[in-house]
Amino acid sequence: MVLKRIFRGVIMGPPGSGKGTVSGRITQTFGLKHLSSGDILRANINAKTGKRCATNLHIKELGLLMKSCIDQGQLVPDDIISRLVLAKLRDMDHSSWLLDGFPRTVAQAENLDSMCTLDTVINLDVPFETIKERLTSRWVHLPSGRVYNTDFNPPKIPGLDDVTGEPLSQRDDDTPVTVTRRLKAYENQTQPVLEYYRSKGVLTTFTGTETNKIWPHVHAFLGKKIPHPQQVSGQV
Ligand SMILES: Nc1nc2c(ncn2[C@@H]2O[C@H](COP(=O)(O)OP(=O)(O)O)[C@@H](O)[C@H]2O)c(=O)[nH]1
Ligand SMILES: Nc1ncnc2c1ncn2[C@@H]1O[C@H](COP(=O)(O)OP(=O)(O)O)[C@@H](O)[C@H]1O
Repeated sequence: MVLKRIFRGVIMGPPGSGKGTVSGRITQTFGLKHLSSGDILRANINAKTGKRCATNLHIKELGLLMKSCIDQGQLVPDDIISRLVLAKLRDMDHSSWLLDGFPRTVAQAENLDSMCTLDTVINLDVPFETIKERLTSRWVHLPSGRVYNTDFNPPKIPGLDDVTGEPLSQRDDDTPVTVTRRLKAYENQTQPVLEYYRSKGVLTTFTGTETNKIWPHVHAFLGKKIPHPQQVSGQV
């Protein structure tokens, strides 16, 4: 029997740097599970249940709090996002995974450290000017998190998801004003996380303006870290 090796990775980068796009390619190529903190938050906001959650706030109230942070281009409080993400990771204890969008603060990175040891942190270093144009032409399929772009990777049928045929939408926070705020939050709160991981020796940075040029380097890098996709446990 082949002993499966568990792989733990994080992908970082400013909003719009291509984390979701590259994550899709990584998970398809290497068979890892993908967990996006933004997708988790949006799913929670859409959950219209009346249950009470761990923070003792009504889920609807919590949803409104998270939505207001996101719409203002601010980060959701560390304790809320950490509870949500770490709970999901606990359910994936026996799987290899790639975490996208978390951690975004040093406090979150410390919370993540308390539950696992990371194999690698991939940092997508894409200039802010490049990003601004991309986000205003981003279209998403909310239930799956699939991402499109009117220029870069348009859907086969305009306005519809390739897999389900369901309508695509634009995110409320992908407006020029909110994108500027998100980039500021990235500079102030998330860039220190890069230093945190650099000092631990797990950070690798990929610089560029086009995902198709960055991807072969990420692919080659992970190919060395994860020698054979079948040896990685991506399924529960
Ligand atoms: N023009 C262009 N758009 C891209 C490129 N890579 C990704 N995108 C698009 O840019 C937007 C942001 O990418 P996404 O993967 O969602 O970034 P994230 O916010 O870091 O997860 C999406 O609409 C992507 O389809 C690229 O190389 N060129
Ligand atoms: N780890 C996190 N900590 C705090 N807020 C988060 C985190 N992840 C996502 N968010 C919130 O969700 C928003 C959208 O995140 P995400 O979908 O990852 O988009 P992007 O990378 O394109 O900014 C963020 O601007 C922030 O408000």
